[in-house]
Amino acid sequence: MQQVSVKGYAKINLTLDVLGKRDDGYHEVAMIMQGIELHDLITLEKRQTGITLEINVPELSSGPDNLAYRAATLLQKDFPDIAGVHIKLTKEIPVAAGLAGGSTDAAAVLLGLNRLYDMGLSLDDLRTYGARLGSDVPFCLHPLTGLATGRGEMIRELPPCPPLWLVLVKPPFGVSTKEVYGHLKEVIIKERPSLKRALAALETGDLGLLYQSMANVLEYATFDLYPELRDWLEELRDLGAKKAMMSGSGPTLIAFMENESEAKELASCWIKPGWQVVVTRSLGPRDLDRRIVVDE
Ligand SMILES: C[C@@](CO)(OP(=O)(O)O)[C@H](O)COP(=O)(O)OP(=O)(O)OC[C@H]1O[C@@H](n2ccc(N)nc2=O)[C@H](O)[C@@H]1O
Ligand SMILES: Nc1ncnc2c1ncn2[C@@H]1O[C@H](COP(=O)(O)OP(=O)(O)O)[C@@H](O)[C@H]1O
Repeated sequence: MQQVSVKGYAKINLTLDVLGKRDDGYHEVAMIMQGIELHDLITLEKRQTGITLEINVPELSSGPDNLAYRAATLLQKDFPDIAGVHIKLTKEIPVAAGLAGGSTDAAAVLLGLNRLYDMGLSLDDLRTYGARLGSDVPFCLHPLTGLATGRGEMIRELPPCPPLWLVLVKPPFGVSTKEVYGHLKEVIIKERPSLKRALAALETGDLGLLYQSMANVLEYATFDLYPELRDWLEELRDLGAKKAMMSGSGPTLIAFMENESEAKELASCWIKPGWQVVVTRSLGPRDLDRRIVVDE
């Protein structure tokens, strides 16, 4: 085998609660995460030596600081069999958007190298490596409905959420996750997600109850930094979103829609220069079966 291609799926947070600040500087979180069909494509090609990275977007570094590159460096240190690799990264996921774009690229490289070099690492082994690269990487390795705790790296798989059709709208700026977490202490959190009710909703497949229990406390910090986001969220509600909220640390806003055609309809109304607008859906187990493609 000379080459593998892996889909690096984006994620959204159905609930996101921050429980406190930890001694290591991170925040203790509890969040229900969900992978979505929007993905980057990562192709790995065996080479005699070294790591090289080629990306289709100029604003991202293709050097050792890129998370895809860092994932390859991490495995290469422990597994000398990985002589060299060329990584081709085709980005579709908006950058610095709260959609785990970098984390999922890292996860895809871990999955791809494991397959390319027949390393036999389990999901748990890969999660241990992933956690060293970023809090969201362990989830991105297996992005089906899951509860993330700790700093986000401890994952418990949950009953799959009912199929969701979504419109993602990202304004023409990114936000820094570190800045958003840092700003939390400056704001008052008025409403938190109800994890208990969200878990019950997943058990019974009750979408109405799920929507009622969903919330993201990071909205208080990000909206304080970028107040226009509140108005845009309201606009999504006015345009017919059944539920609208921010993904992760933002600034991407998610409109949860009744079906694909309503999602497309809303997306066609969102005409704002410089925005990225994506219609997508939640992932199910069958999507993961087709995630890695081997080219002999
Ligand atoms: C907010 C979330 C929600 O899924 O996602 P994004 O918005 O980034 O997609 C995650 O918690 C982001 O995870 P990730 O992007 O992997 O963060 P990391 O690289 O581990 O950390 C970046 C920085 O965010 C802060 N951080 C991150 C996670 C956490 N539980 N507490 C924190 O305080 C720390 O300041 C850290 O230095
Ligand atoms: N492969 C990558 N894709 C996107 N961003 C990356 C990547 N590698 C490193 N980064 C850095 O990570 C930062 C956060 O980007 P991203 O992971 O897309 O957002 P988020 O943390 O909000 O989900 C970017 O500003 C960029 O500097």
